[in-house]
Amino acid sequence: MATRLRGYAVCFDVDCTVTQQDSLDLLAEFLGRGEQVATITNKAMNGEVSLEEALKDRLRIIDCKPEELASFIQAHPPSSRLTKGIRELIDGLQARGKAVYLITGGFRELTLPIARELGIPAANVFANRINWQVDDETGLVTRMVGLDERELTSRQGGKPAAIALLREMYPYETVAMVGDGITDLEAVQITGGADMFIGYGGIVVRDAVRDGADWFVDDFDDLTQALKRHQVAFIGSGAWACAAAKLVAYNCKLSSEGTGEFAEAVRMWVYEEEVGGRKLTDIINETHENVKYLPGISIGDNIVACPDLLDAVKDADVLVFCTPHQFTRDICRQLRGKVNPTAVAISLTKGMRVRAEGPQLISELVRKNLNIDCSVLMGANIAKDIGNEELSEATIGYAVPSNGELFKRLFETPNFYVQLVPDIAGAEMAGTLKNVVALAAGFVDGLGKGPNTKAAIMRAGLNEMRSLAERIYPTVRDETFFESCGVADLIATCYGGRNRLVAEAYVRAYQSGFPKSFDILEAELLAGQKLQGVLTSDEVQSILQIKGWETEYPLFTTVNGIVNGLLPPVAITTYKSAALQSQPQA
Ligand SMILES: NC(=O)C1=CN([C@@H]2O[C@H](COP(=O)(O)OP(=O)(O)OC[C@H]3O[C@@H](n4cnc5c(N)ncnc54)[C@H](O)[C@@H]3O)[C@@H](O)[C@H]2O)C=CC1
Ligand SMILES: O=C(CO)COP(=O)(O)O
Repeated sequence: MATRLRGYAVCFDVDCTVTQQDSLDLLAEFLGRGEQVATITNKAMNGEVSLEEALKDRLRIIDCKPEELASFIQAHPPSSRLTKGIRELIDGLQARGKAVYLITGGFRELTLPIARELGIPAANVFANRINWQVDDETGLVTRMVGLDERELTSRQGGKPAAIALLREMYPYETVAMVGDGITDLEAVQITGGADMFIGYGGIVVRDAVRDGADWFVDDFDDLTQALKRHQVAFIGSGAWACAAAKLVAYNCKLSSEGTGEFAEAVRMWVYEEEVGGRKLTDIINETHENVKYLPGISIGDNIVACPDLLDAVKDADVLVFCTPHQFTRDICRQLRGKVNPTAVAISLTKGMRVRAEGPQLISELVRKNLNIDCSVLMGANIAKDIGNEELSEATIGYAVPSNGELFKRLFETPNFYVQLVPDIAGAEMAGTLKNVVALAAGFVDGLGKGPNTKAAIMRAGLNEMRSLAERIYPTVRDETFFESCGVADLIATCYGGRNRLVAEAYVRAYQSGFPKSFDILEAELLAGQKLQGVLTSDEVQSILQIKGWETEYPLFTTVNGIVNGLLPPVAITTYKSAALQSQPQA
């Protein structure tokens, strides 16, 4: 677990950040030379004299012996010197596997006891070293004679230099610096340093530090609060919702025992119904199995099924949407104004909504209605296979990188690999449009055609998917179609999905002389599960009609002609010319 979170490091200044006082000032006071030293310290922290000069001057005034230093540490034990809330904050960070460093212009001799008190290894401390004079005859250390000027922290720009060195040694993706002084702020102002600066004003507030900080706090409890365990809520309980909930349940359980990032219990909203005379929620809570939609698979004893939508999302700050797409709008309406405003969401739903002004992807629907960020997870994800823990992959499309990372940690398991792409629309359009191509593949299977025809249909389908996605959303990236959400999902669905299955049955019924509608076949074959491709085909066709693009997407247009009874299933084998016939007559 720790290695998975290796991407984050948090570096703390020590004096007046981790400790209530500046160590050298306190030492000087202990030795009766406090005032002289404090004046120089303040000048340095305000940027009025250089750090190098201030350090040398202060040491010259302090001029102490090793035994005086030892008595000082005894008189001021580290536990008595910590700032309010720092211990809880550092504990919380370390519990989540984040690396914690102390980077200080102070001295190693005074900093190591503080590090020890906080459980920070000595190797994670960057501090200055005192040069000691050694008695030639006794070999004993007698007094200090200045500082080791080779230490990075002994000079201006030392903190960003130390962070740059850290980054050379470890591949941290994000490094944050926390501190109260100008030299701490410098950590983000110099290339190669930290990515983020959190100013701390609990002891001293410096205007320049407060103004330059990405985030300014005067109480570390605010930061600890931000590290609170995420409470995850699942909205949906069909086949894929349950298989995906099993992944989430696994990670939440693991995390609650380890990093503490996610709370163990995951509430899942279940559209309540009776199964065998009992409430489905009761069955799930008792057996940990959704006997109707994903039978035979245990989804985890930390999934709590709730029949009440608002109850399910109460207190949640991570929302996972996974219902058939036709229900999402109504769900979002019920949730409007009711979810935590700082929550983040992810949609696993494949589908879109069509309005007069154009299509609206499900992630957009969530984002607009709830005013929160919404990523997507799409991929070659046949629910039952994932429930059975077969190796599978998925693609997370994100807009906010840290949210993409968070969802990767929430979903990835040893047999469910997740890739991140900064392309929500590309991933979601791919996941949505492949359901239409899967119908075409099912028609080909129903007609008994061989692999050449099926491959031709899938290739043409992939091209139309990519072209339409890029035309409607110009930010969509070509590369996204090579991820799990693109070509891999297309393959999985065209061979193993429900859209394919029902489309094949449609052709067989049609050819037998006893045709059946898609609604009837859905009810007969899917036991309550929902087909998305037929609705999506109509939605896509509305867009093509509004734009006048029908003949430019002949495969989509032919599929729509077949599902609406305007064309016979065999038309799929001549889709280029058939598309022209399914056009409404002028
Ligand atoms: N099943 C699969 O293998 C995969 C499905 N998906 C996508 O995931 C989404 C959800 O599909 P599944 O979880 O498989 O569901 P499903 O098709 O297995 O089940 C239908 C669900 O809809 C619920 N439902 C019925 N009427 C409702 C209503 N009026 N309001 C709200 N919910 C209602 C049912 O209780 C049930 O939970 C779909 O967009 C699908 O395309 C994505 C990847 C794989
Ligand atoms: O999206 C899916 C696989 O990734 C499931 O597709 P079906 O809805 O056709 O079963």
